[in-house]
Amino acid sequence: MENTRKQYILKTCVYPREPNPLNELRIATANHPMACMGDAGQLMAMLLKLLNPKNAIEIGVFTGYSLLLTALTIPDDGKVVSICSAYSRQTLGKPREGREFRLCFVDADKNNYWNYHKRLMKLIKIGGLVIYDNTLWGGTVALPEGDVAEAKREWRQCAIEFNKLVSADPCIEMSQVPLGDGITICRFIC
Ligand SMILES: C[S@@+](CC[C@H](N)C(=O)[O-])C[C@H]1O[C@@H](n2cnc3c(N)ncnc32)[C@H](O)[C@@H]1O
Repeated sequence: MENTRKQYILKTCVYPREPNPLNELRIATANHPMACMGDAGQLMAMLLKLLNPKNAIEIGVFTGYSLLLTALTIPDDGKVVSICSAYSRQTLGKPREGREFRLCFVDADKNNYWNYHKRLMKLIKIGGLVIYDNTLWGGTVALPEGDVAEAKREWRQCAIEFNKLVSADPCIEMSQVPLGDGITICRFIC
């Protein structure tokens, strides 16, 4: 039922409105298990339009779908800093000139989401958003561990711990949305 509903949304409202470059990229990478956002991407594009950020960050690039979506959506003179793999901790750990970004999309190593969150607190402007992908981890966060395939347990546990910590963070407003693999939208208020 859930998958049928998701396919209905994708076919009716998401894919017909997808910009051509994103459509081509999604089709070219469709068979990869880490590929693309679809319905969550459409929501992210709308949030980007509302926020109109001059500076955005993305952690975890892979096919570049979400990066391309961000680049196509922010103002023409906007800038996206993308960070992939081994460089992320060094780059985010370097002192920067304060809270210069209005949006970050995090879709990288799930065991570091809370570390990213703490560092992003120093980089994202008050009122800015951080969107974390995969926070439902295929719905497994809501299942007893025994019902979850061995291969999914470690990052399920990371998602569960991150969800608890972020939910208790008084510096953000948040909404966890069951689109895609679950996205958590955080708005920094302090
Ligand atoms: C799920 S994919 C990202 C998908 C991407 N958002 C897209 O639209 O195609 C996860 C990516 O995170 C990267 N990654 C893994 N560990 C990372 C780290 N420590 N820092 C930054 N990127 C990392 C992986 O190399 C991979 O490219």
